[in-house]
Amino acid sequence: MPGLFDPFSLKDVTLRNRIIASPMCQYMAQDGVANEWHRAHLAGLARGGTGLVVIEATGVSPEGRITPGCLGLWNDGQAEALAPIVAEMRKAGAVAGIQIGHAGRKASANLPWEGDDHIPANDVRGWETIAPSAVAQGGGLPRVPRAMTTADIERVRGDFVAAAERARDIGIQWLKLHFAHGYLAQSFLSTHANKREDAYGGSFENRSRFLIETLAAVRKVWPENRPLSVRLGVIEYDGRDEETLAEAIELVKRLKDEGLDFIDVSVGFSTNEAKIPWGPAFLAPVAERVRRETGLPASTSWYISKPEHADALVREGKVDLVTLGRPLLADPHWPYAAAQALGVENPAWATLPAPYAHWLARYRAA
Ligand SMILES: CC(=O)[C@H]1CCCN(Cc2ccccc2)C1
Repeated sequence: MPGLFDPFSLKDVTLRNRIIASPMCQYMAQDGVANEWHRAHLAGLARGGTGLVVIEATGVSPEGRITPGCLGLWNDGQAEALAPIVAEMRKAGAVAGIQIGHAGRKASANLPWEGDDHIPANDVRGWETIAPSAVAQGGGLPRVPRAMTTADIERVRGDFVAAAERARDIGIQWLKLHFAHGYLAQSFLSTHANKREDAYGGSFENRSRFLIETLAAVRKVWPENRPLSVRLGVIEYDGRDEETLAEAIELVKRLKDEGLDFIDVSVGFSTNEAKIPWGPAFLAPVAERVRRETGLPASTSWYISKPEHADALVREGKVDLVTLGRPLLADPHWPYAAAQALGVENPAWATLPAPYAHWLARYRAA
């Protein structure tokens, strides 16, 4: 079985290793436009040796951002600002990905280090939020969203398609739709958030409709030879896990029928009452089951930081790729340290660009 530093090919894309840099929000954009911060951050991760670097959750529409500092891909100016960053990521040897999404009832929030809560309704920085039903997330996100009309649903589906086309045209190789973490798509699937009585609510088929229709519409414009993935919350830890998992696995199978190439397994976060069993790679057994039962290549994330642990998850066939967040914030060159720890031959040249690798490989202490 392959290990963390074996290549991974899917469609016409090959990753140099099994490490994904999670789409970590930076909250540093103005009007959704990427700037020097995003260039340095993303180029740094790509130069550090990660196989697939996924650009942070990017709003498909202005009201689809989580915060005013989030990236957007709803206009051509935003695409133009990202294009050179994507080129630099690829030049550094990483596969360039992006996660596009709509934050739904979790939108219009302050930056995490400025409250992580809804911007007050009368504050000009915020905006009206929309969701399947007029049901608030609660807690720090008390704002009651406007229930979407079918016109809203069609418009947002179209926004996902337009953002996918822009991503395609600026050379993104791996597209991930954000269907997790209590954001809009997840909230259509979740009975915690979706109380609709029309074709988009009630039965599992109806609650899956927005996700399936959106994926199918994006697949039509996303090149067949580039991977199309989804990050999906397959479990909520709300006491109904078996039921939620069974539905999620059935949904992934139907998304696969519509052209899904890869599943990134995560948590639903649709309710604040969840009891998340935080701990090292706690989601790995769930990801292994989704991978096995759907037959799709898969990744997992959450609390994975040790090279031996990440390598074991791949070698044991639990997942194909491992998604890292905070370890890569702590050290964008984590792949180099992991390659050393795992005894990879020529760890510097296996992960880092020549200006770093030459000196790290050459003048080594005995
Ligand atoms: C966009 C996204 O999925 C990010 C936003 C920032 C927090 N990230 C991780 C996170 C999700 C849910 C609860 C706690 C932490 C997810």
